[in-house]
Amino acid sequence: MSSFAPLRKAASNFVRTAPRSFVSRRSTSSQVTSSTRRIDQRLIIGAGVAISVPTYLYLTRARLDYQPDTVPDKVNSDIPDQVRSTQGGGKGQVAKVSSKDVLDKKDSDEFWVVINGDVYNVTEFLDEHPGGREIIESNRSKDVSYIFNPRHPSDQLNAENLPPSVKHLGVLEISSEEEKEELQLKISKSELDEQDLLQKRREEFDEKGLGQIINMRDFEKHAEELCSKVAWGYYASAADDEITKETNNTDYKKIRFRPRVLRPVKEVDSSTKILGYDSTIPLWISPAAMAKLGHPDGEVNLTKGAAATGIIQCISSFASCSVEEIAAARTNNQPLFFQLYVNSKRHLAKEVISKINRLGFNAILLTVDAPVGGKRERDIRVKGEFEAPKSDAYDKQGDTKGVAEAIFSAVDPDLNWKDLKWIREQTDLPIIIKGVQTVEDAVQAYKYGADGVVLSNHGGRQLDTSSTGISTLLEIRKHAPFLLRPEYRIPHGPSKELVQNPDLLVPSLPANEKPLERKFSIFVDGGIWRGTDVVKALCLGAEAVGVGRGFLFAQTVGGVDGAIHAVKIFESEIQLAMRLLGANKLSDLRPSMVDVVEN
Ligand SMILES: Cc1cc2nc3c(=O)[nH]c(=O)nc-3n(C[C@H](O)[C@H](O)[C@H](O)COP(=O)(O)O)c2cc1C
Repeated sequence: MSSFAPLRKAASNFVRTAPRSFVSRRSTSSQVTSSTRRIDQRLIIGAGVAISVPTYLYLTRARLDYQPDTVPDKVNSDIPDQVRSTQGGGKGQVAKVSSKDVLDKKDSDEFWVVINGDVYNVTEFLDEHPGGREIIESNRSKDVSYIFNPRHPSDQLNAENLPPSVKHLGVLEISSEEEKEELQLKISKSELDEQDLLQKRREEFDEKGLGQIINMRDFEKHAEELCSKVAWGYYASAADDEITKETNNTDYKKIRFRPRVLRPVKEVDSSTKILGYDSTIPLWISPAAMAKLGHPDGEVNLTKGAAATGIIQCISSFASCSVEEIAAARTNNQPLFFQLYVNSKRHLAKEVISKINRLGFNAILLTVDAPVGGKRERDIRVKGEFEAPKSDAYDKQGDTKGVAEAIFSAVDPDLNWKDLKWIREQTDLPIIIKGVQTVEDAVQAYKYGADGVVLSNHGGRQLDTSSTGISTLLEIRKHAPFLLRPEYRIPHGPSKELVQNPDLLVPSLPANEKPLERKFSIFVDGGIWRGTDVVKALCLGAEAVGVGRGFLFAQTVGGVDGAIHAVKIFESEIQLAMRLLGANKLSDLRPSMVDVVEN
């Protein structure tokens, strides 16, 4: 059944007005009621902003189909002062701003833009815009909803989230067809063609639905076909020659199972606790920015998918949905982790952490492998005027930069181990250091009081040819096994004890091994595409693993249903691997069940 099937009927309402590629992609959560025009805008997502491509077509298919419900007879071209100072998207006392006024500003000192039917003066915001001032300058006096919506939380323009430097002037009132057309962004022919193609592929995909996806690589394949080049460039890219990205997965192939046979395996349980929170499988959704580039509902798809399947999602500091939207979408007691980048301006970092505390997040993953952004060439090649989402975690000065540069420009490149103390003072939540790539830094994390580490290289997006999460786990096993839980400190491969007593599945706990003084969790991410990868990491001592791209692709292809389908795939593969290995529960998994093949 198509994941979008229930939405088809609703979507058909938009066929005439929505851009072609996303017509059938109605949000699973949206109501087709009062906010029809806004929903229409939300469908416009994922395509690149190839405005600089020479062959222009005016986009006439309803990018601007959001005229206010009641259009007054008279155009108010004189915007009163009190309206100019109005902040936020609240429409209680709505002022009208004529399209003529917006267009006239093109030749003035002021920079005005239209977003989803509202007019904003962004003159004072230009230098604060995280994606740089250029993108605003080059689209002044235009309706920029098409660029804005896929890259910003949908509550970004609410009064409480609007930066003081952005002035909400009122609701756009279009005076004539000519002015309406003049406000529209020019979209390149190649982009419109891409939208047509995506629409066609979407319809073909929906014919068969999610049933055609039987493993996580199927999601990857279909996501590439169903999302724009810009989205794909951002999601798939990795640093330099993408060697680490590739090795992230191939390193799992060097680990071979040592299955035990003739064990009763009818019953199998893949559930666990991660940092004390229940999870149906030992796997979380790794934090990944910009989920809305792939699907209009973005990270919220994953929140709902995680709730429906009982797994944990970690939210990126650069998520395209706001933490408030995500917190509002969570079910009662649904655990959520937050991934933190620390802003060089500590007062901003402090605000973010206190919001995370206030919203009831359950753990913080402090990402440390990205003091600066890696060189991601696929992304650079296709991005056009791509910009980073607004986030409290950073505020950037300067001109338009690449995605990585824009995103990382406010991450403190001087953050160091001593700063952990400061972060600890801001929160009682567990702090997990994400992006540890050596045994030395794993030891350091323990020494400096972290509650655990994610052995990760950021999906190969940072330092190319750096080691993989799973190989760092092997390093820890060799050089600092005391960091592992005692039962995982034994060597992998055949165990002397089991050879002597083959009736046993699991070796006994070594008598002289003591747990660490305080709990320290080791997680791994990068290149996990199969249940077998998960089981291998657990056999070697990881408590759980993270999956980044897999879930971005799943929500791109199928929204909430895609996320649920992905968890089901992992669950069945993990349980199958456990059964074939002779293990009924995760705590049965041991280093003796795998061996590592050198070369
Ligand atoms: C498109 C994309 C965006 C990402 N954004 C973030 C981020 O904002 N913060 C972070 O700590 N890691 C981020 N990551 C890294 C993931 O959290 C995770 O470490 C990585 O994706 C795991 O590798 P995998 O994609 O092979 O599963 C991102 C990864 C991707 C692919």
